[in-house]
Amino acid sequence: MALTQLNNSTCSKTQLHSSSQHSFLSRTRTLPRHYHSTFAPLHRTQHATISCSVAPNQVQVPAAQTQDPKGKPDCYGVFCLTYDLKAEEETKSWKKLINIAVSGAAGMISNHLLFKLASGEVFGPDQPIALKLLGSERSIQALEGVAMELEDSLFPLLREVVISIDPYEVFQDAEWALLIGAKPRGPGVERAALLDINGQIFAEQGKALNAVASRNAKVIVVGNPCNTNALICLKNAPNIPAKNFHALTRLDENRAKCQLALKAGVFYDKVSNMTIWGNHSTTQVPDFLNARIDGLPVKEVIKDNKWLEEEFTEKVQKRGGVLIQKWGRSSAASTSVSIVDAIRSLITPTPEGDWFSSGVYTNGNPYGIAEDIVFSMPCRSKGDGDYELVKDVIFDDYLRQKLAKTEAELLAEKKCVAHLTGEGIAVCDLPGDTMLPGEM
Ligand SMILES: NC(=O)C1=CN([C@@H]2O[C@H](COP(=O)(O)OP(=O)(O)OC[C@H]3O[C@@H](n4cnc5c(N)ncnc54)[C@H](OP(=O)(O)O)[C@@H]3O)[C@@H](O)[C@H]2O)C=CC1
Ligand SMILES: O=C([O-])CC(=O)C(=O)O
Repeated sequence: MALTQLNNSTCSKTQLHSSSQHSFLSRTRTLPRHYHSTFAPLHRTQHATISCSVAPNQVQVPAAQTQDPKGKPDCYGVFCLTYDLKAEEETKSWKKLINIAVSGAAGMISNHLLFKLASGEVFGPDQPIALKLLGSERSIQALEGVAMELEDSLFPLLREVVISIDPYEVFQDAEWALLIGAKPRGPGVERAALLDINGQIFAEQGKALNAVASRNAKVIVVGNPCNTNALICLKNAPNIPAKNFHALTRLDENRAKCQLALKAGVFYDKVSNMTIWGNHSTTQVPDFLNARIDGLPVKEVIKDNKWLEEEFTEKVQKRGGVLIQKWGRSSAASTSVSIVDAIRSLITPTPEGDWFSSGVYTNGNPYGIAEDIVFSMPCRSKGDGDYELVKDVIFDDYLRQKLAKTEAELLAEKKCVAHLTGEGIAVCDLPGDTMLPGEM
């Protein structure tokens, strides 16, 4: 990119301070403008915001930053500059900028994901983006580090970066919200307690999305337990269609495809129609009855029912836990790849005859699954961000019985969070043998 300096600045701020280590860095610390939750899972006596924006065809000098009369901070570091791109002709064909909000932005998954988003590999080479990153007082320093790395990556399509600990600020006009931040389950933490702690985060974020996000925002919940967190989030965001909320089960789909390909001795692009049914937990059901290998039903290629019902199923259900044992932390790179896959599946037409899995709200589903939960099911998209459920799937007794188990688990989780979904008093009696993929 060709930089030419201008004398005036359009990067407006409230109470800007230069960082000693980072001259472009600007920061505000004020009382939060919005605080709606009664649960207060994070300490928010203040919020910190660091943000930046880039407008084409201008350059400005960082030292010339001025105060914003409205007090709305809107840029971080180099993203406060405006500049000419060498490829000015190309930028004329760029689409309108979209706002992408990411929570848990200083975490492991985000550390992979943000760079994929900014590179253009997710939304395309003609789609400029703004990244709005949500952290906490715990992570604000790390988040500055993330923003600095984004600066140093020189991504032309990355037009704005905002970092903040205020969800109302981060979700403002968000067209996509990728909700990754959640407390990991540590030793001695009851699953019911985790549902409550993380549920409070998602109730608060649902309220914030409801208040300020785009009315057609697409929300992908990654933080565990992601199905029930997604349910809590959508219940707290009645202004956004419930259909727009997803719980990430794409990683499970990818894991299942990999295992089938390995067993059949084919490359994994030969595996299609892979449904993960139900919860992102060890009760999830990787559906080998409807999946295909090279266009054929899996059972015609892998004639080993015992392997399919036992080894394959358990391997997919517990893959996350095995990885944690090896790595000492949960899947981050492959999770970020699967988030990219999940987004791309919604913004590109699904190949003829195929489908993808996503945890979505059960509202008039054709499979007889209980309504009013978030359940992973087979979806197809026209590429407009929306999806429809696939009708032509078959069931046998084995599949029905497995579906009933994961459904029962989600119904029990739902009862545990009734106080967060506006449905009364929580009663938590979870089946003892069900776990997150990372728990074994
Ligand atoms: N659905 C799926 O397929 C998968 C889901 N996951 C889940 O994704 C989530 C994020 O994973 P990953 O990025 O590896 O995790 P990290 O621990 O690296 O990051 C998680 C982030 O969550 C935030 N967080 C929010 N609330 C709390 C809290 N109370 N205590 C501690 N941290 C908190 C922290 O950021 P901050 O301080 O800024 O809030 C932290 O940076 C986890 O819930 C994990 O279980 C992981 C793999 C697959
Ligand atoms: O439990 C975790 O954090 C890890 C997880 O979801 C997975 O690997 O599928």
